[in-house]
Amino acid sequence: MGEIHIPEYTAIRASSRDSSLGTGTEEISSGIRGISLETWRSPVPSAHRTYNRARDLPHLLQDHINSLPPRYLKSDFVKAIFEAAISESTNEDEPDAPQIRIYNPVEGDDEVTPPWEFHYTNQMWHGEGVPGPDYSSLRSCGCKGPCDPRSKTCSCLRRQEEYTKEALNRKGFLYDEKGRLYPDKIGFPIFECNDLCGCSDECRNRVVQKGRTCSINIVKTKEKGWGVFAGEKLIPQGTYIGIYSGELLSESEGEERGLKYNKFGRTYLFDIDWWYLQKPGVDEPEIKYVVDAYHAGNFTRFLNHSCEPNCCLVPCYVNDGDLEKPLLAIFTQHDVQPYEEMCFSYTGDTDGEGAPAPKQADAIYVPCRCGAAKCKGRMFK
Ligand SMILES: C[S@@+](CC[C@H](N)C(=O)[O-])C[C@H]1O[C@@H](n2cnc3c(N)ncnc32)[C@H](O)[C@@H]1O
Repeated sequence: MGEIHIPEYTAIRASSRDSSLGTGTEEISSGIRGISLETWRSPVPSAHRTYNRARDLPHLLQDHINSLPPRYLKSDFVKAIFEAAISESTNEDEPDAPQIRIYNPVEGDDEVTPPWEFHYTNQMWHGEGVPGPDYSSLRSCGCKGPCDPRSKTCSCLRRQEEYTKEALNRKGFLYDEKGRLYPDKIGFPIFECNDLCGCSDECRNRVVQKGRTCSINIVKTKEKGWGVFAGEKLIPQGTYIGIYSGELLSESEGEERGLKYNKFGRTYLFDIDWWYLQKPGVDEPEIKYVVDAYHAGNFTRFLNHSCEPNCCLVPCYVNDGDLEKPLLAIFTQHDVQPYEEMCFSYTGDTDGEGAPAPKQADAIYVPCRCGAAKCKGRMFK
């Protein structure tokens, strides 16, 4: 008898029924008369069976474009390919998102696209030693229809309130009825309903997982390289714009890459060191994972630093129960005017006042060109 391949998360059950009677279930012949093997789907959704590994990152398109003669690299044709590659790699995870366009209005600068040095993706790609999503510890609710923000039984709401109720003395989810983050709830981790929950897609606690809905463009700036700008419409305060996607690396790998990136003057590393992940009484933040958007990422890798930012990063959990691996979700923290540049603070200082600058010994500083009235004059990169 040949070997029976058991697919991940598909259980196999032996039964003594005569398979010729038919059971209505999917059956695999065991090769033994009177014994059938029935397969059934585990409650774990198929999206979780596999996850992206950094070592599998696609690179053929970038390699091909980079091998073209320089006149092509500066052509509108290559720009159209860049925009199409963005749409193609993201149309499944942000189906309601307007197309991203690329513009370079800087006089005398003939670069038509950002460098083709990365794979465009809205997903996380796990590096060596970084485990895939942990759904065994994922908590989910059994609500029917959309979750009620005043529910006494919704376990997702209870989970959310473990982090916010005491600090804010206010109950409910972090999103309002339009799916916007309440301004006084910025800085708290978001626990969205997930694929194992009973609630419907219309549940107000599902925002990040539905992807971007607002219009943004990637635009070259005079002094800061490429940046992210709002499209033709105002983007209201609290709007989700995207996750800071890329490779999810161990701290040691992130550290090693940081040393290299510092030498060529641009870095796309982001430490996952949120306050609620720290042990009480420990001064130096403990970092387990780092996100690197250099080789893989989306438009958020072009968000520049501002000392008076209009966007902020918020940790968000959807389909991974591991607290150490939140998604880095980016929201507007003020209304963003049409065609205004969108920025966040690289020091985590969300209001332009409070958060401490990184220690001199740890960071490399460059002159800041954010142009804000309260600009500190230098930024760490
Ligand atoms: C994450 S990248 C942002 C995208 C970048 N502008 C690009 O063209 O790829 C960070 C780099 O952008 C530049 N940058 C970002 N904010 C800046 C600012 N306020 N002033 C000067 N340079 C800035 C620095 O070179 C920094 O290392």
